[in-house]
Amino acid sequence: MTEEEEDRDRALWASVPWTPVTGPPGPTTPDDTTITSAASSTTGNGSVIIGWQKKDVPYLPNATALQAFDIWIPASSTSSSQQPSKEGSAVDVVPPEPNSIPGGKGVWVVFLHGGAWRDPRVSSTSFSPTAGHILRHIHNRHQKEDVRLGGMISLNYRLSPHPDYPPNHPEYPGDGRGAKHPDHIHDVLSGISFLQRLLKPSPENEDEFVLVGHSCGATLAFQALMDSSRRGLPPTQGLVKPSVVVGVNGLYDLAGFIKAPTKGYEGLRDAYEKFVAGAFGEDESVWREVGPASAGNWLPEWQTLEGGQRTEEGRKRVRKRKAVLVQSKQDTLVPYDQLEKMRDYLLKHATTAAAAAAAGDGDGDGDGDGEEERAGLQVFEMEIGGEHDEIWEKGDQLARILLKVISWL
Ligand SMILES: N[C@@H](CC(=O)c1ccccc1NC=O)C(=O)O
Repeated sequence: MTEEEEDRDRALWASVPWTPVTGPPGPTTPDDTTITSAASSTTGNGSVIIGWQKKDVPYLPNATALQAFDIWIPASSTSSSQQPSKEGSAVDVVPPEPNSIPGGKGVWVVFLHGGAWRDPRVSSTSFSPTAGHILRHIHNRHQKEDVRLGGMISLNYRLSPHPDYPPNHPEYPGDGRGAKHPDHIHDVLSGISFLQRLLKPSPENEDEFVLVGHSCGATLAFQALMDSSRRGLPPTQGLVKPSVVVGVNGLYDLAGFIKAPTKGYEGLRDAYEKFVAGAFGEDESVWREVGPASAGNWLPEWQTLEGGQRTEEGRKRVRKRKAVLVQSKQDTLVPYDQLEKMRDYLLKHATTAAAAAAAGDGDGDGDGDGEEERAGLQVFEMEIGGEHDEIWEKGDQLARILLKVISWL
C-alpha cells in the first residue's frame, strides 16, 4: 500500500465526525435501552454517553451514497472526557477527533443487512437497535466484566434495482441502486478491507472479528469467506477473513429453493426468482455458484488470505473457525431448511480426516441448540423466535448472541 493510498483512506475516515451515542442515566436492564445520536456535543437531559458513532463513512474513493458504513465504539474505549458543566445537569463532552482511529484492541463485529439485495428501506441502520443494546450492556457492566469489544460496523453496499422503488422515488431517492452481482460482494469486501487497513490489527488478532449477516446479508457473509476469484474479482489486497461467521435467517441455497420450494413456502417462489434474477442475472448456474450451500467446496478458501500479505506469525496461528447459524421457524420469508442445508454443507466439507464430534450445547444458553465439530470448524445451530426481521428490529436477542460470540474469542 502506497503512502498516497494511506492518506486517501485517512481522509475518507476523517470526513465524518464522531457523534455521541447516549443512553438513559443510571443502571437499567438491557431491555430499556434507548439509543439516540445527538448532533451536538452536549447532552442536556442527564443521559449518559455510552458510545461514539460515525454515520456513513465512505469506504471507497468517489463512493456512491451506499458505499459507506456506520461505526460504533464503546465510550470506555476512548480517552474523551465527560464532565458535569457548571449548570449541573448538562454534561460537556469532548468527542474524539474525527481523524482519531479506535485502538483496534478487542473483537470487531461487522454487520451486513438484508433486503434481498434490492430493498432501499433496509440499510446499515438496521443494526442500530442491536448496537445500542451492546453498548448499553458494556456501559453497565464496565469493570465488572470485561467485554472484549473493539467496535462494530454496519455496511451499506450498492443495491440492485427494485421495481417498486425507482431511483427517483420521492421517499427513497438515490444513486448506487443499479448494481449487479458481483457489485454487492465487491463493496462488502472493500468495506471490510478499508476497516482493516485503518485499524492495522496485529497478527495475533487480525482474524479476531465476527462477520454477521441477516437474510441476504448472511449470503454475503459466507460469500466473503470464499476467494474473490470465484467472482472474477481481483484479490482484495490484505483482506483477512473472520474466524467467526454468524448467519441470521439466511439465504444459502437460492437455486434449490427456486427449483423446489420448501413446503409451506411455495407462494414465495416467484418473488425469490425475481430478486435473485435482479441481483445475479438469469443464468441458473450462477445462482448455484453464489449460494454458499450449493457452490462447489469453498471451505479451504476460508483459511487463506487474499493478496498474500499475511505475516509469517499470523499464518502460523491456526485459529479454530466457527459458524453460527441462527434461524426462526416463525420466519414466513425464509424456511428453516435453508439453515439445515448450510449446516449439512459445512459439516460435509469440513476436513473429514480428524473428524471429531464435540458433545453438548456449546453456546451455553441451554435452550437445546446444537453444536457439531469437524476438524478446525465448529458449527452452531441456534433456533430463535419471531418473524423474519424481528431479530434486528428489536435487537436484544441479536445483542445477546453477539455478546456470547465475543466471549468465545
Ligand atoms: N422486502 C424485500 C424482500 C425480502 O427482503 C425478502 C423476501 C423473501 C426472502 C428473503 C428476503 N430478504 C432477504 O434479504 C423486497 O421488497 O425485495
